[in-house]
Amino acid sequence: MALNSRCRAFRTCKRVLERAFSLCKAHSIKDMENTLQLVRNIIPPLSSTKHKGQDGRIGVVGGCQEYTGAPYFAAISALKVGADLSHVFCTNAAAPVIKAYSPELIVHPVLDSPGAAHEVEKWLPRLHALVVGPGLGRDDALLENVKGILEASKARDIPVVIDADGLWLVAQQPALIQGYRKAVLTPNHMEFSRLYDAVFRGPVDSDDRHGSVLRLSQALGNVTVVQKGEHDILSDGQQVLVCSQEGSSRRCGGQGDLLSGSLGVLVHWALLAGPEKTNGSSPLLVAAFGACSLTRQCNHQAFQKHGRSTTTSDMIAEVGTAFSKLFET
Ligand SMILES: NC(=O)C1=CN([C@@H]2O[C@H](COP(=O)(O)OP(=O)(O)OC[C@H]3O[C@@H](n4cnc5c(N)ncnc54)[C@H](OP(=O)(O)O)[C@@H]3O)[C@@H](O)[C@H]2O)[C@@H](O)CC1
Ligand SMILES: Nc1ncnc2c1ncn2[C@@H]1O[C@H](COP(=O)(O)OP(=O)(O)OP(=O)(O)O)[C@@H](O)[C@H]1O
Ligand SMILES: [Mg+2]
Repeated sequence: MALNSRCRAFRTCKRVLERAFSLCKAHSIKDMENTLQLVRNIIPPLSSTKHKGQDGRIGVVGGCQEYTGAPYFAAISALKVGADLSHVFCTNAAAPVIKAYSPELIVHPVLDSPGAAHEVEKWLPRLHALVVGPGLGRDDALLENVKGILEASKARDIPVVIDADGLWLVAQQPALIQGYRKAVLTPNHMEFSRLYDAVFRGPVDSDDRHGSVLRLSQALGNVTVVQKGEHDILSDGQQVLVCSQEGSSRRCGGQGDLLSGSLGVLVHWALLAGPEKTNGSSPLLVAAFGACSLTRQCNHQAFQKHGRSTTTSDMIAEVGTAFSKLFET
C-alpha cells in the first residue's frame, strides 16, 4: 500500500475508534445521570412538620482498641448526609476516644461485654439501619457478638450495610447474610477477593469484574454488592451499575468508611421511598449508587483544595456541598 493510502486508512481507523469511544463515554454519562435522578427521587424533603429521628436513626457497629477513626468516620458521615441521630456500638476502650472526637455521636461501650448482642438488640427497635464493621477488628469474641447482632437485625428486618471486618466475618460464614435482601456489602479490592474465594472456592476473574460482582450477588441470594475501586461496580444479582463519578488519585484511609456511613442513611431513605420512586430498580442499588457518587465527589472537591494532603476529614467537610451539587440541583 502506498504511504498516502496507508495514512488515510490510519486516519479513518482513528476516527472510528474516537467516535466509538465518545459514544461509549456519552452512554455511560447518560446512564450515570439517569441513576443520579433516581437517587434524587429517594431523598426525603426537609420539612418543619417532621420530628427528630424521622430522617434517620443509624447505628454503626465497630470500634475497638486499635481502630477508633473508622467508626467515627462512618457515624459522622451518616449525620452529615442527613440522618438525625447516629449511634456507635463499640468496645469499652474505644468509647471514650470516639466520644471525644465528637459530641454529636451517641456512643455505647457494649461490644466486648458478655451481653453485647442483647445490649444492641435493645436499641434495634429505634434504629432504621445498621452499618456493621468499620474498625471492628477481628477478635473472635467480638465477631461472635456481632454475629448475634446480625441475627437480631435480620429477625427485625433492619437493613444492614456490611463493610470492613464485618465482611471478614461474612467471608467466614456466608450463611449469616445468605438471602437477606436488606443487606448491602461494600468490599474493597481485597475484601471482594476474600468473599469471592469463600463463596466460589476459587479466585476472581480479574478480566470480568462486572460478571464477578453479579455472580457473587446471585450466589449470596441477591444481596446487594458494591465493589469499590477505580470504578465502583454494583449489583443486586439482576442489574449491574457502574459509578465513575470523578474522584481523585488520593487514596487515604477512611474513604470507605465515609461511603458505608452515608449508605446507612441512603438505604433507609430508599426503602422508605420504595421501588415506585426508583423506576423499578432495586432501592438498595440506587442507594448504593448515591453513596458511591457522593464519596467520590467529596474526594474530588477535597482534592481540589488540599491536593496530596487530603484526608478523610477533609472529605467529610465536603459532604454538604457535594450532596447539594449531585442531588439538589
Ligand atoms: N482511621 C481508621 O481507624 C481506619 C481504620 N480502618 C479499619 O482497618 C481495619 C482493616 O481494614 P483494611 O481495609 O485495612 O483491611 P484489609 O481487608 O486487610 O485490607 C488491607 C490490605 O488489602 C490490600 N489492598 C487494599 N486495597 C487494595 C487494592 N485496591 N488492591 C490491592 N490490594 C489492596 C493491602 O495490601 P498491601 O498493599 O499491604 O499488600 C492491604 O494490606 C478495618 O477495621 C477498617 O475499618 C480503615 O477503615 C481505614 C481507616
Ligand atoms: N483507584 C481509584 N480511583 C478512584 N476512586 C477510587 C479508587 N479506589 C477506590 N476509590 C474510591 O474510594 C472510595 C473508598 O474505596 P476504597 O477501596 O479505598 O475502600 P476501603 O479500602 O474500604 O477504604 P477504607 O480505608 O475506609 O477502609 C470509594 O468511593 C471508591 O470509589
Ligand atoms: Mg474499608
